[in-house]
Amino acid sequence: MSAPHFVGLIWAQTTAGVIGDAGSIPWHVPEDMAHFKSKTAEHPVIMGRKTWDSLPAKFRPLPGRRNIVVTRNSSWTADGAENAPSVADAVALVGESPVWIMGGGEIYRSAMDIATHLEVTEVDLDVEGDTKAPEIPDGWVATAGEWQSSRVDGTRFRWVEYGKP
Ligand SMILES: Nc1nc(N)c2c(n1)CN(C(=O)COc1ccccc1N1CCC(C(=O)O)CC1)C2
Repeated sequence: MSAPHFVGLIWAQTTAGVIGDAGSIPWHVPEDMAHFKSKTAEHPVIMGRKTWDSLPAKFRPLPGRRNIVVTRNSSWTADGAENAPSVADAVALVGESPVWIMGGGEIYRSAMDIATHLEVTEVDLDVEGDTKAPEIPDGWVATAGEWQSSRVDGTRFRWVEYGKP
């Protein structure tokens, strides 16, 4: 199997870089969930065990996608999910491209070196959180979309895509 040449990290963050608090996402922007779903649809998703646990049970596994959960607990199992001991092992399980890495914080940091694409939703909110987006190293080039307003409560958000030239 060839290694996937498109390894995308996908996350939503506040402008200050908060991605989560106490195991969940402290906002509700349905347009972002739709964005996440459309970007990842039909492709394998890799996530950490805490992110798996953070998904409401009715959404586990994420439908229509191969779900690979990174956990050091080799006896961990869940219906509809495969497990791997590291991000590298999870990516090695996947021969195709793209593969989407969907968190959480620790997983993003360990995947940054092999990522080829960052798909970031910036939500214009100033909320506290215990989990932060990974630092984006030098060399990545951002392309920011226009600010949009959520139909739910007007919260502003935008897509920011990062590539490596
Ligand atoms: N930009 C970006 N990156 C990320 N990594 C993520 C997002 N946004 C949004 N996320 C979540 O809210 C995590 O998921 C959920 C959490 C609570 C309720 C439903 C969900 N699900 C949303 C996706 C649905 C699907 O895709 O089928 C299944 C239900 C992860």
